[in-house]
Amino acid sequence: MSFRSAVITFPGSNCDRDMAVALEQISGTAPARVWHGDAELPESLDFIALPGGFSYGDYLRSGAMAARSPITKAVVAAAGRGVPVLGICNGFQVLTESGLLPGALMRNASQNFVCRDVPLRVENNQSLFTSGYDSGETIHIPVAHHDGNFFADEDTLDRLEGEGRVAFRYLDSVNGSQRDIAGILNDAGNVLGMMPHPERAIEDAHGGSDGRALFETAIKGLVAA
Ligand SMILES: NC(=O)CC[C@H](N)C(=O)O
Repeated sequence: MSFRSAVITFPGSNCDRDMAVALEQISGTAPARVWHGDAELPESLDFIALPGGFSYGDYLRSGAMAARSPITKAVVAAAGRGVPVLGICNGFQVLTESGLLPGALMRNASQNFVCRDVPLRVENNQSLFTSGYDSGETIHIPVAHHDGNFFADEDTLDRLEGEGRVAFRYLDSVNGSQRDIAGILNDAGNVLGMMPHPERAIEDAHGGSDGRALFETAIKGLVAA
């Protein structure tokens, strides 16, 4: 049973290869590599990944220009059809900038780039991406960003919490995010954006493998579907 995924590369992406390795290692099938200037995605995709990095050098605002790339229109349309989309770090920034997820990722409260393993609590283990974890489980995943400070107005935060759309929460104060939000889902549950990098924690050689279950369960769920 083949799993058809795609990793989008923008000028300045730097985690696209790690994402492709994670998807290939865990699904057994290499993802299509798609350039930001392409107007169309490959057909019949099961999964789209927006990787981390510094698309367009984070010019204007992180993710703002990538959100206006030709391929992002196709990603927004695919997400609307229910195709699962995972945005990691800069990918999360592209998701908020393109309107697929609410809120914004602002400069870290410390004004510093933060690069370290962080403990996260799994808040919602009912989604396609998180059902491999226990609810309330603590996992350790690396972060590496300067714009990870999640902001949304109080109504939006209450709605995200009330609808179980906070997927992961920081257990220590990493970047000043409101309510320590590290990752959120869209209302349909097929789009997940998160600042920590699960693709950098899929085998012991990475120093931890807590990110692996995210890919394993998403891939298993999609191949079985
Ligand atoms: N690793 C990343 O994706 C970095 C994301 C982003 N450009 C930032 O530093 O905030």
